[in-house]
Amino acid sequence: MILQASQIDFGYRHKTVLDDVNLTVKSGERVGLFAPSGRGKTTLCKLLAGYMQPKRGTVTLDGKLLSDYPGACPVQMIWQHPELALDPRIRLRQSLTEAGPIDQRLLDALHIQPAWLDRFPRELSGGELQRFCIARALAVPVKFLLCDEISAMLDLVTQAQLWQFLLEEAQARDIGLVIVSHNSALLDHLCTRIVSLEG
Ligand SMILES: Nc1ncnc2c1ncn2[C@@H]1O[C@H](COP(=O)(O)OP(=O)(O)OP(=O)(O)O)[C@@H](O)[C@H]1O
Repeated sequence: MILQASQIDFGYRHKTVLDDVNLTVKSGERVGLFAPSGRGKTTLCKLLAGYMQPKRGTVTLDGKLLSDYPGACPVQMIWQHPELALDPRIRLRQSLTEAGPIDQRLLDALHIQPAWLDRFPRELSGGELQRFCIARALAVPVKFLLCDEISAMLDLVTQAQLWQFLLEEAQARDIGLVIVSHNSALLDHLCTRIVSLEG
C-alpha cells in the first residue's frame, strides 16, 4: 500500500505551518521525519492520520481518501503525550476493547501487566501508558503507524526493547512506519529513509 501526502498546505489561524509538503510512504518502509522543534512534524502526522484536513492538497491511501475506508482507520498515530490520547474517564480495558479484541501476545510483548487494564489512565506512569497506547494502535488492522516522539520518556533499555518489538511487528505485518524524533542517531538506526521538513 502507499500512503501519500500531495501538495499539502496547512496553517493554524493565520500562521502557515506546512507549505506544499509532499511525502510518500510504502508498506514496509520506515521513514524518519526530522526537523527543528515547531516545524510541523506533529501537524503533518495529524494530517496523515486524518485527524485534520489540509487547507490544500490531499492525503490518500492507495489513491483513496482515508474517510473512504470503513471501520478503524488503517493509519494510526501514537502520540508524544500518551495521557492526551486516552479518555481519562474510562478504564484501560474499555479503551483497548474499543479498538479490537484483546491480544495477549501484544500485551506480553509490550510488558503490559494485566492489572493495569483495570486502572484509569492517570493511574499509570507515562512510560506504562505509552506501551498501552502502542498495544491499542496495533489492535486494529493498521497499515501505517505514525510514531511521534514515542520513546523519549522511556529508559534506554525499555526504548531498545520497544523499538525491536515495533520493527519486528512492522516487518511481520508489512506495516509502514513514520518515525518522528529529534534523535538523529535513533533515526539512522531505525529508518530505511530520512526526510527533512526543513524545506
Ligand atoms: N492547535 C494549534 N493551534 C495553533 N498553533 C498550533 C497548534 N498546534 C501547533 N501549533 C503551532 O504549529 C507549529 C508546528 O507545531 P508542531 O507541533 O506540528 O511542530 P513539531 O515540529 O512537531 O514540534 P516539536 O518538535 O516541538 O514537537 C508550532 O509553531 C506550533 O506552535
